[in-house]
Formats: sequence, C-alpha cells, structure tokens
Amino acid sequence: MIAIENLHKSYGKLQVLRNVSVEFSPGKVVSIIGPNGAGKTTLSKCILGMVLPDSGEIKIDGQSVLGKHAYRSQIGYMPQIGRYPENMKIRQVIEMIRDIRKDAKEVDEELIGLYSLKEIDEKRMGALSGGTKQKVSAALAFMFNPRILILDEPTAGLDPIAAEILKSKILKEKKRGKLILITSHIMSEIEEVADEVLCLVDGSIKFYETIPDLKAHTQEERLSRAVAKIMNEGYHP
Ligand SMILES: Nc1ncnc2c1ncn2[C@@H]1O[C@H](COP(=O)(O)OP(=O)(O)OP(=O)(O)O)[C@@H](O)[C@H]1O
Repeated sequence: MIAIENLHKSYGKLQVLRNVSVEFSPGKVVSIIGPNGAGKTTLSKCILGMVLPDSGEIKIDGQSVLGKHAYRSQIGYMPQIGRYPENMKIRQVIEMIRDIRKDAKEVDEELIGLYSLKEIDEKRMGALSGGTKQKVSAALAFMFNPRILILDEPTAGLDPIAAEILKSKILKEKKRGKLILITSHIMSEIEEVADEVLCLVDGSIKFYETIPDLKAHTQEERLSRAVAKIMNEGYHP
C-alpha cells in the first residue's frame, strides 16, 4: 500500500533520514519506535507531504505522491500536538473540517460520541485541556474513514479510559483493512495494538519485524525487553 524507497532528509547539516526503504501493507498496525530525535515524526510528515524529502520516493498503490496533494484525503493524521485556532469552538472546528471534506462519502462520528464531544462543543479550543484537545484530534483523524491513519503518540495526554477507547478504535479500523502507523514510546501499548514494529535509530532502520518474530529472535516474552536487548547489545535480527 505504501512503498518508501531510499528516502533521505537533512535539515542543514543534520541528516534526519538516511536511505530509508520500507513497505507497509493494508490491514496492519505498524508501530514506529526509536529514541527521541530518531526521525519518526519526520518520516510520518514525509508520507503526509508536510516535509519534502531530499531524495527517494514515496508511493501509495504504486503511484508517487511526492509533490501531489489529492492523495492526502486518504490519510487521517493525529499530530503529537494539535494546533487549532484558539478562539474557535469545538463545533466550529468540526464544521470547518467537514466543509473542507464535503466530498467524503462516509462520516464516522463514533469518537465524537464516545468522547462526548457534542456535550462540550461550545467550548473554545484555547480553553481545552491538553487531553481534550487530543480527543478532538483523534475524532478528526478518524472522521472521514481514511484508508491510512498516521497517529503520532496518540495516547500521550489521554486519560486511561480515553486511551482504551482509542486503542479499541485502532483495532476496529485495522479489522476493516486500514493501514495504521503509530509513533509511540509506550511498549506495553504497542504490544496491545501493533502487528509490526519499525525501529529507527539516527534516521536509519534498525529493524522492521513482527512482534512475535522480535520476541522469538531475542528469546524475550515482553516487547520492552526484546527492544532493550536489541538496542543495548547491538543485536541484529
Ligand atoms: N523543521 C525542522 N528544522 C530543523 N530540524 C528539525 C526540524 N524538524 C525536526 N528536526 C530535527 O530532526 C531530528 C528528528 O526529529 P523528529 O521529530 O523526526 O524525531 P522523532 O523521532 O519524532 O523524535 P521524538 O521521539 O522526540 O518525537 C531532530 O534532531 C529534530 O531536532
């Protein structure tokens, strides 16, 4: 579904992505992990067209997406920190996005309901807690039934119940054949929702494996220990 070939990106002298090549298939949850600054968000933003790579190729269903825009309607994005006009009410933000996406055949309001956002939709975005803002971001990401979801540390800041709701939604959409890419540092959570783990270190792929394979190769039962073993011992699966 997504094929990334020999992707390079630098910010000035800082090389952030080094020759990244990877393919993602539909119906999978892929967790992108790696130390702070490893290039996870940059890779996500390249797929989204928010960052232009210096060289390499990104294809969706065999078609290059570099420099194009229309493909973006197939991707739902939940940023690490959602930035919204402070004075807009929740209701107005949702209406605005619906208006932009008038073409969408299906509108999925499940998260709006589960997060009770209608009940507070007269509140201004600037007055919301960080977690409530995250709920709005999550609801918007899933709203137009996108084939691909890119979620950047989606549960950071959500309370445990809200996080469970989001995890269930991720698994439900996966079953419907969506490809879901999640950046996260929380290994227990990755273990709950992800099928595969892509690990970036210094902008290069350290490994890309299914969770059962990672555990088998490292002979560890817990993902956190398996990942720690690979990182600490320079082990190459
Ligand atoms: N617009 C930018 N201009 C300059 N440097 C940038 C820019 N965006 C990111 N960087 C740098 O690129 C590197 C990779 O950043 P990125 O946000 O992709 O990392 P990450 O793996 O998502 O990190 P984290 O786990 O902290 O979210 C970092 O050193 C960061 O400071």
